[in-house]
Amino acid sequence: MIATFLALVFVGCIARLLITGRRERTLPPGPPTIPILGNLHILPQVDQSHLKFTEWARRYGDIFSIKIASNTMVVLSSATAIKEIVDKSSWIASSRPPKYISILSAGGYHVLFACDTPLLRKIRKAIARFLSPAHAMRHSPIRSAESTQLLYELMTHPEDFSKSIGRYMHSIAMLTTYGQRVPSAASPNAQYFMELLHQSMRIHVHGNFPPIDLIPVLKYLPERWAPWLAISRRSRAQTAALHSEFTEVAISHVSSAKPEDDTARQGECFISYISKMRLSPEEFDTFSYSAFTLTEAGTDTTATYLRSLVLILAVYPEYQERARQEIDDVVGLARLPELADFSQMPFINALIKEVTRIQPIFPTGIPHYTTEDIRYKDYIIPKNTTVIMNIYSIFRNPDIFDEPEVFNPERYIQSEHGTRDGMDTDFRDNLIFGAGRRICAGESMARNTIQLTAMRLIWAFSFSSAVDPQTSRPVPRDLDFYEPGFMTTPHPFRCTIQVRSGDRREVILRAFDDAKEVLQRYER
Ligand code: HEM
Repeated sequence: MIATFLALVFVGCIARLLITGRRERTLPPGPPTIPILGNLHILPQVDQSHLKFTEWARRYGDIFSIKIASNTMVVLSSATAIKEIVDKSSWIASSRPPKYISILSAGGYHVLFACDTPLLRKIRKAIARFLSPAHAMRHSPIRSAESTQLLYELMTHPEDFSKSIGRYMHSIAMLTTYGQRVPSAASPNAQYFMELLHQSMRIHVHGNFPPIDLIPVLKYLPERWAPWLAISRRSRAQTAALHSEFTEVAISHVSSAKPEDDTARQGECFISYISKMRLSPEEFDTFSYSAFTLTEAGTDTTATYLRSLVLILAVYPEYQERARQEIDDVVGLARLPELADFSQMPFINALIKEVTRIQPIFPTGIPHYTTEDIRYKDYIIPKNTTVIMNIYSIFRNPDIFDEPEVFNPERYIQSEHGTRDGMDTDFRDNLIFGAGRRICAGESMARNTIQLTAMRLIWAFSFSSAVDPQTSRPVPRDLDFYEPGFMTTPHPFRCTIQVRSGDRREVILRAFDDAKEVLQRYER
């Protein structure tokens, strides 16, 4: 009797193991699976996933599925699939894949990677209101002042342009969240922040650490055998300490601000904003911790975009020249471009869009996770499925874009979304900012910053390939000069940056001088 029972249990276990990894019939198609692993053995490294997913999209269609043991991933490669699944079922497609390591390193409250919970929803709502287009406009004066320091640095130390762009974006993100600026990239806190930011990205991005969520027993390893656990715990402590330091300063500014300072400081930073909400001390701590992750989200993204823009301007002198003509006609020589000028710059607008199309910052977006079953066409995307938006594949689809491998801003002059005739359906301008409820909260701020900075850079400088001191020839660069990854970043590159004329130099010096009064208000 016992022997029969044990035999049945054994057979049951084997049968279960054999169906583990098998694709359910109601799922979208995908690459053939093998027992137990599913597609795990052919899953690409994270830095290659946009390429492999694009190849699979061409073979299996705009929606395909991948099995990772018993887990399911669905990859969307069309604007329509994203709209129908992530936008329309937003309330059940807006969590993130649960990751033990995220909880260990950020208590589950890294806004970008946190699972959907009632408290997270409250935090995101506060962030979304704070960064709404109207609110984001309140940061215009300080953003404009910060950009004059960027121009000044590029004029005086052009070889450090990448560092200057990094400082500029970090300063804007710090001002937005903590009301404090970062006057120098060499400041110890700025350097420490960058270290923590890169550590945080390593921790949260899938594939860098062993698959603890797939093999939960790995959680219980002693730290000496599992350095990833130690790194994650340390990251949490380091982040909390730096965050407390920033918050203390922000709070002291808020409490010492006089009513007449309102437009200068009070109400401008996120910490100040949430200090006016009626939050319990515990809630305040969690909300304010999200300020740190907000600073992370705002720092590297826009900086990466601006570095791409510089690379592309240097690679394509003909487009640079056309953008210059446009800006010179509208702005002239006597002043810097302002955000209000942007509506008269169709070509620069097209250039900005084409830079994001050719090298989208997050080529496979940031994964979403379903909390209920979703029906789409004849498929069922089950609860607890990871949903990937393969933006790269959409932007490189020859059915949608003419010669998608070619950098050509002109396509956005010919049609609003740069797509072939009749292919505009369901396209929107902000696909690179994600979809549904988790769509980028900083979109408006990022757009304003990119538009203002792009106009000012093109107005002020000429960008060209660096000259090799050995051969005295320009160093050739092309659009493949990128580090593939979760975030697409140009490899560090040299570039020749020269101010376009003496008149422009004078305007920059005067603007930076005028901005100092605003900038100094935010220095501690
Ligand atoms: C070019 C610049 C930027 C790009 C391409 C970008 C892109 C993204 C993407 C793809 C997401 C995930 C959306 C999704 O899950 O569907 C995201 C989320 C987010 N972004 Fe951005 N972002 C940029 C700039 C910024 C800035 C400047 C800020 C803040 C100051 C910011 C704050 C956030 C936040 C808080 C989230 C989390 C939203 C959530 O999970 O609920 N981003 N961003």
